[in-house]
Amino acid sequence: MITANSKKTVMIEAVDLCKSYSTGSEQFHAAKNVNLELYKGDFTVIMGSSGSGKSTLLYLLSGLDSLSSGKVYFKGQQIDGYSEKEITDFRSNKIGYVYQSINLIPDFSLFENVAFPGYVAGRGKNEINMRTTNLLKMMDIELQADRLPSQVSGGQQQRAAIARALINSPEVIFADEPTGALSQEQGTIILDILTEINHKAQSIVMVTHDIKAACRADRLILVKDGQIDGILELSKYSPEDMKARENQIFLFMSGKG
Ligand SMILES: Nc1ncnc2c1ncn2[C@@H]1O[C@H](COP(=O)(O)OP(=O)(O)OP(=O)(O)O)[C@@H](O)[C@H]1O
Repeated sequence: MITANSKKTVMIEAVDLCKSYSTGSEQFHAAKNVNLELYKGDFTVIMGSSGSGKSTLLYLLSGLDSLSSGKVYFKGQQIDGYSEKEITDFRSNKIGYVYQSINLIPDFSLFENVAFPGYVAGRGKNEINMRTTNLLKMMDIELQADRLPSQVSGGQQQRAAIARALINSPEVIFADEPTGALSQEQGTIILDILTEINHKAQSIVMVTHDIKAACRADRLILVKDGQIDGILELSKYSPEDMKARENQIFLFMSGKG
């Protein structure tokens, strides 16, 4: 189950990444000198206890938040120095984001929600319609295409959010607790979708605190007090391995105390 990284292509590199907040007279360090490489095609999972800095790290690696110091490279290009326009282009074309809170536009139908970032990225109407239709089919929500988010289940909303994240064929999907607000059944459907697109070469970086969700990883990064506490390399997920993976992750985390 253990694999080597020697043949993998680095997609994102963090160098001495720091993020601090002023809390009164003190500085709180949510990310402390993080050095990390993320690889193309991986399903990377970031785990750690509440407040350990998982979301902070995700936001810094995806260019959604500013660093206090350090550098982030995306395919060798330093993104923390990007201008406003460059970072907007980067967010719109290179990455897709899926949130625990789903964040669909309430007055837009599922179709319009999925299509919208296509317009922001400057694609043509026909291409956007074709992409949106295909993604809604892939997510098995084409029958709900004309409904508002409030008229479908949480799991269907999250499937629309994944479709929206995929509309501009991003190089990497960042997902922050994407199953956190869903029932176990709906959560499993979302994890199955993420696993399926990862097996088709989509790079994914997902934050979770749930070991079952973490089993989908082929690389698990454990965060503690804003630092990397350990990295576990796994094989690609297959359902038959579930129990063995759960044990392996449990042992890895217990070993970290
Ligand atoms: N704007 C802020 N100001 C001050 N401290 C903050 C701010 N945002 C986050 N923090 C602190 O940084 C630390 C890391 O937060 P972060 O949200 O990254 O943790 P997390 O591991 O994702 O937590 P959870 O699992 O509970 O979502 C926490 O202690 C949090 O309180």
